[in-house]
Amino acid sequence: MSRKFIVAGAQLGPIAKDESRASAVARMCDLMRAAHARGASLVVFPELALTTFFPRWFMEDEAEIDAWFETEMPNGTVAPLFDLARELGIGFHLGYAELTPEGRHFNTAIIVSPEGEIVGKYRKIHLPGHRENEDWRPFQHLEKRYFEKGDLGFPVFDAFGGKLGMCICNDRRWPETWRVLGLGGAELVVLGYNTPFHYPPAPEHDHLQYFHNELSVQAGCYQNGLWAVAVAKAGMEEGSELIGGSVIVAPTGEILARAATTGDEVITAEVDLDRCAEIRANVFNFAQHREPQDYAAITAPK
Ligand SMILES: CSCC[C@@H](NC(N)=O)C(=O)O
Repeated sequence: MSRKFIVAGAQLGPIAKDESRASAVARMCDLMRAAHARGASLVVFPELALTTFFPRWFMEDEAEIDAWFETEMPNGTVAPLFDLARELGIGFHLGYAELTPEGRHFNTAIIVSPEGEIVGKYRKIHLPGHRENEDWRPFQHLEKRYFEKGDLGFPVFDAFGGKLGMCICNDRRWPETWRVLGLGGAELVVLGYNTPFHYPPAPEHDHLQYFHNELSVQAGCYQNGLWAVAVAKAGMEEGSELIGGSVIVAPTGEILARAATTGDEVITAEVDLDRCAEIRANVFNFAQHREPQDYAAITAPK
């Protein structure tokens, strides 16, 4: 049986600090309709898609911090997205800030089936940035302050006729992320990102931001024989420019679709999950060619 379907990346342009979640959801509904019109079965939204990228500000007040988080998923604000997905029969991936009933904070993403059920959940493991205010920076990157390291590992879910893996933003730069997902059998990895163009600790690398994004995703796909949809929140957001460059990448590492703007934009490509075998049965046939006995240093405690 064919395991081909059309997947969409729904890049979001900037979300202002005072833009409501309802407004962001309305924009996502428009993108979902556009993806559906192009025949997509699955639409991937970015990391922290409901609000501006709030870790760029130093906050100490707990109530002020918690206001950026969702205490339930789904909730009333995102209900229009879940309802539209059910109506159109389209699945989606959504990143958001999660506050659990126990008071734990995570940078989280979910996969929702065309029936509106949450069928996959991931909590970001590689948290970049810093914990304290560093006022020499033009903007902060306080993910280590606001989020706990994810506690769900790198999960792989049965969905859309195949195996879907998840990671979030900075995770895509780590080969370990992709290899663990590949070992878990992932055939399609969905991920969102918020990547500032300017990296204050090493500004000499700013011009490489788009290159490093593609390098990371293409290498992850090729070296593990899997597909990926990597989707940005992009554009000039509260004085911080976020890269666009959302891409859909094949198991060969080839880019099949790439966003052309830094605004709200849908990209699509046909995904054939059976093409993973082109790589996984050959150069990266793990069972035949992997030599894990020589990889112990990778998992040694730091
Ligand atoms: C400060 S590290 C660079 C920015 C980082 N962004 C996120 N959101 O993880 C990224 O890896 O794209």
